[in-house]
Amino acid sequence: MAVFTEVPFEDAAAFLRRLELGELRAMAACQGGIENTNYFVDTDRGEYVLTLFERLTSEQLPFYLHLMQHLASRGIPVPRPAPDAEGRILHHLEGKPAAVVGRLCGKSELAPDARHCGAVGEMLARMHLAGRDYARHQPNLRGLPWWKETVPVLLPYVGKDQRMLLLDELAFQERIAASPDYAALPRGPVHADLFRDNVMFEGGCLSGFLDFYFAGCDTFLFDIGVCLNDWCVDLDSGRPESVRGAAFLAAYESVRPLVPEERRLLPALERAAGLRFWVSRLWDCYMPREASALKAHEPSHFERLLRQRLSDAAGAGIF
Ligand SMILES: Nc1ncnc2c1ncn2[C@@H]1O[C@H](COP(=O)(O)OP(=O)(O)O)[C@@H](O)[C@H]1O
Ligand SMILES: N[C@@H](CCOP(=O)(O)O)C(=O)O
Repeated sequence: MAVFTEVPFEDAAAFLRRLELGELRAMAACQGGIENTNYFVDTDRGEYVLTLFERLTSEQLPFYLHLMQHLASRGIPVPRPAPDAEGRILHHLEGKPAAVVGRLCGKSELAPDARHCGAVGEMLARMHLAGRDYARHQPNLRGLPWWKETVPVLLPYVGKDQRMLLLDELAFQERIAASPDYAALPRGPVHADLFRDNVMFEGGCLSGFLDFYFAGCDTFLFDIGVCLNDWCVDLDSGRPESVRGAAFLAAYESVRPLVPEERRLLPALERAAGLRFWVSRLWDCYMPREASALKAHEPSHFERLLRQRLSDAAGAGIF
């Protein structure tokens, strides 16, 4: 679990009362998560998640919270933020920006099969379509500009082979981002972190997407790359699992078929998604923050995955 900011029971109780969510009965730190302070809070009115935002600012947060509200109102199963009497959904607690959202039922599926991957693909496409008329705009804050800023900070900490891979891949992604195919990619609000631990299943059915705090406006193909890299690979080797990958893509395309530019750039955007999480994991590893109990994610997994994607591309004669 990650608790960066301890919230006393009485403070949480008063806060929930102010939001008219009832009397606090129980409160427990959420397991998992590395970005924010999260507590499960149960009241006599329902079950909620209280989040204190540790990195994101009050200027950035309305984009995520209103996106969740927008998607929930269009039938996408995402946590709905609780408003105060004036309708505000961004609050403050213990000096930090805070929100309370509904608790989704179910649990994450950490060993997914093709059916789980199909369910995620289909719902991801529905979410992309539902987000198209979302009026707010914020870039993916973990996109190319962040990689360009962060890679040089990491170079002194890593070995020679890793330095070369980081720099080569960054240069490759800059060329891709400047290409006409990239300019033609469909885009809109994307989740950008839809890993196995951010999707809930109940009774074998998908019950929700959570953790929208890396969302941003980007190409839909980047979101697809993030999912393929996590849901449809063998986590030990980083090797793609073709049955799961095909199930994910077929289900996605049953809702929103890919355009030709997306088909051409899929391998490049899988690499982009691999680079993004390799960089952020290295960054978390070498520039850690205080937390009462923090489980850092393993960076070498994404180095392995990226090398695997490169050797697949070389074998297939692409890029
Ligand atoms: N709305 C929610 N409903 C149910 N479980 C949740 C909800 N929000 C968070 N969780 C649980 O807490 C864990 C950590 O939350 P997460 O948002 O991933 O944290 P972080 O933003 O710090 O990475 C999730 O994996 C999930 O098990
Ligand atoms: N999914 C990312 C890190 C973000 O953590 P999350 O718990 O919010 O998904 C990774 O695996 O590196």
